[in-house]
Amino acid sequence: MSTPAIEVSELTKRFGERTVVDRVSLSVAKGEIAGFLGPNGSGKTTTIRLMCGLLQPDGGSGRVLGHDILTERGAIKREVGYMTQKFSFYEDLTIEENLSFVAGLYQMRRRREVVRDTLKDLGLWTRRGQLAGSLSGGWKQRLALAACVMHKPRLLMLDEPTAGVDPKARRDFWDEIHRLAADGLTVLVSTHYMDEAERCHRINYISYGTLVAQGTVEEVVRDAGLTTVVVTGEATSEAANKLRGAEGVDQIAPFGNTLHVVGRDGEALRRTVARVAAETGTQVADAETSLEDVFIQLMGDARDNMS
Ligand SMILES: Nc1ncnc2c1ncn2[C@@H]1O[C@H](COP(=O)(O)OP(=O)(O)OP(=O)(O)O)[C@@H](O)[C@H]1O
Repeated sequence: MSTPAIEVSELTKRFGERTVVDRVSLSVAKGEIAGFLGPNGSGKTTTIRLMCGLLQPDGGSGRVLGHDILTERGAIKREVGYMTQKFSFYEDLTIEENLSFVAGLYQMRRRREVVRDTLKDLGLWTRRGQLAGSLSGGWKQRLALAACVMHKPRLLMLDEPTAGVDPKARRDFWDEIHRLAADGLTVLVSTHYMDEAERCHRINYISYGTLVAQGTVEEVVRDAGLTTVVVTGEATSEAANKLRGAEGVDQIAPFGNTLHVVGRDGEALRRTVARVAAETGTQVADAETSLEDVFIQLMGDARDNMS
């Protein structure tokens, strides 16, 4: 097996008294699209910045693209493309002018050619004369992506690249990510969207600075060990009232006219739901546990640990 693109161990970062990243270990294979998930403020951006060589960790070690994250941060920065949550452009410059400006900043050679190739690769060629300020959210995202792949990085770190972008533009963006990964680029991407998590080869879930789940979507769902049933019928809201807080019931979520009921103790959950169904004249059927169910459970567990 080849060396992983990212291999970090026990990464720790403190801001003042607070430990924001707490002994996070992570491995990402070359060419993999790794998802990075977790609630707001859980430490995703900080972990990404530690791995990009932008922040010095207080503890831990590791290699990114074969370079030591403690002593070779310059080399890492040169070979990584980092798309921040709040990327910015000159709104009164065109797409092409913005990319030329970035190429200039990095003192790239053969600047005109590089910009032209990037415009073509990222599907921006026909819009190259358009002012960046007049682009829709999806095209702005694409321009940001173009700016961070122009120097041909071997690893892309994308921090919530599609926040606030419509579903079609998100899908196009992800098609682009898969195309880049198929060409050998490794991608680490943070997101709050479940459909995007499902498009990653593997996911890593971080909560309050600690990595709490890792693996393929199937592995993460299986490892969570949750049981899920669906309640249908006329009286689902009455059933929901009776189920809330009852033995074995950890989550209840209405989906249209049905209720999604999830619990860790499968036997207790089924017993409770069967009783409530009999009382309310509703029907119960087994259902697949979704990634969203697992994440809601993990968030709840983390809150319990904090209190
Ligand atoms: N430079 C800093 N100084 C002090 N605290 C910071 C600093 N940067 C981040 N934090 C805090 O560290 C915690 C983790 O922040 P981080 O941005 O890494 O989380 P995140 O998972 O990326 O969140 P989100 O999903 O909202 O982007 C937050 O509570 C944040 O306020």
